[in-house]
Amino acid sequence: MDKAVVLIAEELSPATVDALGPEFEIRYCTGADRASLLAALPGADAVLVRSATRMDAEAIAAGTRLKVIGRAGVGLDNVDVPAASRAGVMVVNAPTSNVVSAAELTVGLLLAVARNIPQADAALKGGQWQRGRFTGVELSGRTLGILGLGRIGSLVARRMAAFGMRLLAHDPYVPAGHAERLGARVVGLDELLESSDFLTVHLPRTPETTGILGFDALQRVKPGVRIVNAARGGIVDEAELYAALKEGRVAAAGIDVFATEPCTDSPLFELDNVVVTPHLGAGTAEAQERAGVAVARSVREALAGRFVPEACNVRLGEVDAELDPWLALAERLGGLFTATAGALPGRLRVTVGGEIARHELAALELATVKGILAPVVEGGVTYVNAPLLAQERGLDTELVTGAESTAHRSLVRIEGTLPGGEHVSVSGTLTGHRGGERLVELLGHDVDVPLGDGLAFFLAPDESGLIAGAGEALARAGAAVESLRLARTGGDDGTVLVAAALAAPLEPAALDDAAVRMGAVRGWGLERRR
Ligand SMILES: NC(=O)c1ccc[n+]([C@@H]2O[C@H](COP(=O)([O-])OP(=O)(O)OC[C@H]3O[C@@H](n4cnc5c(N)ncnc54)[C@H](O)[C@@H]3O)[C@@H](O)[C@H]2O)c1
Ligand SMILES: O=C(O)CC[C@@H](O)C(=O)O
Repeated sequence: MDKAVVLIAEELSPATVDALGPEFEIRYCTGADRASLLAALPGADAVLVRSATRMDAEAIAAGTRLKVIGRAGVGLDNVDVPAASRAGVMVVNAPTSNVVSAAELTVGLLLAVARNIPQADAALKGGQWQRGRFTGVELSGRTLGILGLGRIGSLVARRMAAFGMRLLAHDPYVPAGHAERLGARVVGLDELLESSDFLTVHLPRTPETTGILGFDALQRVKPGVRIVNAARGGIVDEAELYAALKEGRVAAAGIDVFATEPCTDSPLFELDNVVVTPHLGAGTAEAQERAGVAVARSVREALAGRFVPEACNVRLGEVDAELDPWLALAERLGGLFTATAGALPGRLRVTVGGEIARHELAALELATVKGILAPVVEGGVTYVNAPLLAQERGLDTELVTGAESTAHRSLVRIEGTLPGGEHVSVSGTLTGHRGGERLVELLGHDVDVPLGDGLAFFLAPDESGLIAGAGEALARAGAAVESLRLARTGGDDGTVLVAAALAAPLEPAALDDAAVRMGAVRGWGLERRR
């Protein structure tokens, strides 16, 4: 079998490839070069990017077999997440991988704009010993205004408190008490602008924050303020900042991020009181290793078809690891439901009983839907597009928890009524230390068989000699029979269920042949074939 292809579109830590392991074919392209990216995407099952690769709708459409986009870092502004969701492509990032590095770079820029360190360095290396020219200001006792008190803003607050700065914060979306615990006073934007000696930006770039430090805000700042932006370009309007620096209203600026990147030419570069870095917030060995390893792990999980709790476009929150094998069971039972029903019910009920019912089970419900739709939907069903596909097909799901499970420690039951009125149900559990998947009920018949790939089922009139006849019919149809079970109890239509565990799945024609030979009214396999 061909290996899945992981396309690395930007420079990542070597630990990324190590964490992916040998099961993947690794290819490389230059994500910032559109032609190179678009040419490489059609062969890729996963693509790993940083911030320089634009994974927009066009790029996502070019990735015809793409299943996951891994963003080795925080920001998703270069990934069209809604387009990825529509295409069933999972988006994973590493939201905490580089926050310490970004906070530390911010501290560096605050010190640089306070003490003119890069300018003094350049002058001295140019042969000039000029001490008076680079006189700076102390941080201690001055007021730092933090715009955005999320992960990085909070880390910056802690670090700058240690420098003896007074902290103000503006962030209407953090819980009450958060700022106080960091030693910061929450203020409105106006007060932040008017009272801060230093302003540091830690906002996401959104329609609301783009240009938030523009003409109006820069008119209201405390004269002589020093501004640092290591968040996203465009939050501080570069043209307005240039004007304010020229006028002296802003004394200095430290800028790591630009509205258009890469940025190698900007009026800001002409100014002595500006310190710039080329988007280096995450530029440390530690951050890159953390980001690379985190996305590599998520990509491995996603390509194995498993649920990835960190996925940005699967909103299910934390999923307990104990639930993982139950997700796989639910998906398989979903596939068997479809194979048995041959149609989709309008409304599906997923009942979970016993010990696992104490978990948050939204992921299990989704796994069931994924399993139900996978055999009938072209183009792949993922945790990402399953809700949308279900909605398009009018499949409504109801999750019922807390049902008693007397015979098994835990039980998953899927049932629904088909448009023709037939009620279909399938139930399964996990048994033993290894959590073997077992089917314990099908169409109301009590069975107990392992949920192996080679399962075949037949509904046949309850006649003597059925088991021998079924064995012979299957052998004649070319099946290697490992075991046969008759399920008499539970069904109410006078038929019995024959469950056959076969060494390998039977082709549909062979299944039909076996059904005819044993006089069954129908026969079907575990998975419906396309
Ligand atoms: N320079 C780099 O290399 C680098 C590295 C990592 C992150 N970043 C960027 O840093 C920024 C912050 O990252 P984070 O991980 O701390 O994000 P975060 O989501 O943890 O924090 C952002 C904060 O901004 C607040 N916010 C949103 N809109 C606001 C508004 N209109 N007014 C006031 N507050 C508002 C939110 O409530 C949140 O608390 C992001 O833009 C991220 O992309 C840059
Ligand atoms: O270094 C990068 O690629 C981007 C770093 C940072 O801005 C992020 O969004 O994670």
